[in-house]
Amino acid sequence: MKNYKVATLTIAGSDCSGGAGIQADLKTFSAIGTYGMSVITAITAQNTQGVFEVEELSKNIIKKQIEVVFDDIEPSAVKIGMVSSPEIILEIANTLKKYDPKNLVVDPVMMSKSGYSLLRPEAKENMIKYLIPMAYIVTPNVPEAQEITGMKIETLEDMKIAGQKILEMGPKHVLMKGGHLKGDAIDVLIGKDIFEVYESKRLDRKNTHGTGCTISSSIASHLALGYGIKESVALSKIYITEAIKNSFDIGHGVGPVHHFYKFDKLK
Ligand SMILES: Nc1ncnc2c1ncn2[C@@H]1O[C@H](COP(=O)(O)OP(=O)(O)O)[C@@H](O)[C@H]1O
Ligand SMILES: Cc1ncc(COP(=O)(O)O)c(N)n1
Repeated sequence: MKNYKVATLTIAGSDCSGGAGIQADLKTFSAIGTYGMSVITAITAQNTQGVFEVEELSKNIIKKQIEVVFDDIEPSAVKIGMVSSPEIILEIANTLKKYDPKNLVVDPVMMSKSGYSLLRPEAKENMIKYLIPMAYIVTPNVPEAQEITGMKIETLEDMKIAGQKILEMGPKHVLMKGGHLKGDAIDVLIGKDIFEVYESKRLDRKNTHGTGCTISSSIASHLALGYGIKESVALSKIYITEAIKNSFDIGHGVGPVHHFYKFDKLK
């Protein structure tokens, strides 16, 4: 059900190697079939091997980008990724509030796969105070959920408890992603009267650069296209699984997932 007239917006950092951040988000929006727009919060110098440098953009240019997008093209879903500093988070929250954005997906990005911190430690508080409560859905991985809740997460049961704790912080839904735990790749969706488990076999692939960015952008695209929350997550779980299965063995480190694998199949 592609509809390139349905607009989606990502507010995130740039990854010059194209596997994560803004670049992954725009590829995903296009692959799922929505019209993608981007507000850049920071520029990272990174590749498959690591993050080497980060420059945050000013609060003013971030605010202005959001305003000119919303004043002209109202997005049907907004995804937030890397937001790095307390000031940037506050500016984004205050600016978005004016527009009451539909289908806000907050991916609380904290660390790159290579172990580089993309969120300053002092910014965690504002993420919890301002961004998480505004979200239609929050999509933490296990280390992020541990940081947000302060609890250790080792089992599926822990994921459920942590998910419930995050739900109590105010978002409408929480998708706890279990890719960092041992065993199969199990994600849990929690909401008021919603409890769904999405399970897939763990794929033995090293190239998982951008998985978090990709699944959250896929959820945003599906919500924008009018799918319900359970279906949006179910379809996105299939999408990310196939994107990992068909990931690219390029670069010398953790390579990117294949956002357009579906198009290969059409050839
Ligand atoms: N090796 C894997 N095989 C299959 N699915 C995976 C694998 N690693 C991660 N996933 C899935 O990819 C998505 C993102 O996972 P996760 O690694 O938990 O988050 P992040 O990319 O934010 O660190 C989730 O749906 C997770 O279940
Ligand atoms: C700019 C930017 N944003 C986010 C990530 C996280 O990527 P991943 O999806 O691999 O956790 C990243 N590496 N770079």
